[in-house]
Amino acid sequence: MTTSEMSIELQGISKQFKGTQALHKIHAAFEAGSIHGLLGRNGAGKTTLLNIMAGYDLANQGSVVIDGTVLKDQQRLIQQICYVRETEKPWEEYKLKKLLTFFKLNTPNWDEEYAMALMSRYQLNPNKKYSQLSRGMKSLFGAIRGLASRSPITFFDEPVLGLDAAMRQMFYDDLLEDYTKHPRTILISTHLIDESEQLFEYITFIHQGQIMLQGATDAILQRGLTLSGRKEAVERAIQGKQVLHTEQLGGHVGVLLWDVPEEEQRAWQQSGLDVGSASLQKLFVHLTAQSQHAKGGHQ
Ligand SMILES: Nc1ncnc2c1ncn2[C@@H]1O[C@H](COP(=O)(O)OP(=O)(O)OP(=O)(O)O)[C@@H](O)[C@H]1O
Repeated sequence: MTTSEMSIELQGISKQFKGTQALHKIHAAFEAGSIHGLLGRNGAGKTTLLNIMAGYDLANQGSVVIDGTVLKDQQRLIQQICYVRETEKPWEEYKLKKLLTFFKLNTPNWDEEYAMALMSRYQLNPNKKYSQLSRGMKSLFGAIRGLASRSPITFFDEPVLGLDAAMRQMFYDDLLEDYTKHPRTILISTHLIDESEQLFEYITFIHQGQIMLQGATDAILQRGLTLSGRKEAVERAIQGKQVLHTEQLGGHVGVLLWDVPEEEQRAWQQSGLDVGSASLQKLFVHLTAQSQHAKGGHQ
């Protein structure tokens, strides 16, 4: 591990707002030098968690531990974190060039040349005020700050809001290229699960203020599968299995399953049933829906 990579551990983080338990005893670990996805539905607690992890807000209980040191009040550690939020109210009245100068003066690893290259690549006018930017332009400006900061820890909260498909892809490409050259710990919260599946080495699903699932993306994808075929045969096969979702079309049925041993999957294939892989998006949607019905979790 290099000094530009830092691990993060969450030890029993809880946060209450008046009448709302936003986070409930969150335990999670984010490996150093990896890109992590933080996925959750609206109101799941992603922004609240990122605010606490970045030192912008305090938890009511629990600790954020960075490379073995509790974050609280540790200015030295907080400076290692770049937190890119959806929008920044305090920036509204400043021109982008002024903000870039501010970042340069206050960010230890700031790469000025790279920041300027991204400004022209994303066609942002440095003489414009932040308040004059469109939703998508604000996201791009945030992306520039997050990338050019080269901070050992970088959090992006919904970094592609308002970006069209081509611009989103440009951001993902730039992020991957820069991360490959300058490995660091990156955590991204997003709703766009399927298209960022390629980006994340690890995924954390947060649901109703709790961690529902955390692990390597490949390992999570391997736990889900689809099975389809004639109704009677599928129904016989899935007895006792964890079924996340069922779709019926005439005499055929397609199901989404979780945690089926490989030998059973092979036996199903040999008997003529169709076994396929499940997308992260589908798994996410149906795991959260199921967890809503039967609170418990899938860790
Ligand atoms: N300042 C606050 N005061 C009161 N409740 C809050 C505050 N901030 C967040 N909450 C509540 O905490 C819960 C989690 O909100 P949070 O913004 O963290 O979710 P999120 O996963 O980021 O949602 P989204 O994807 O919609 O942005 C929600 O119920 C929200 O209403």
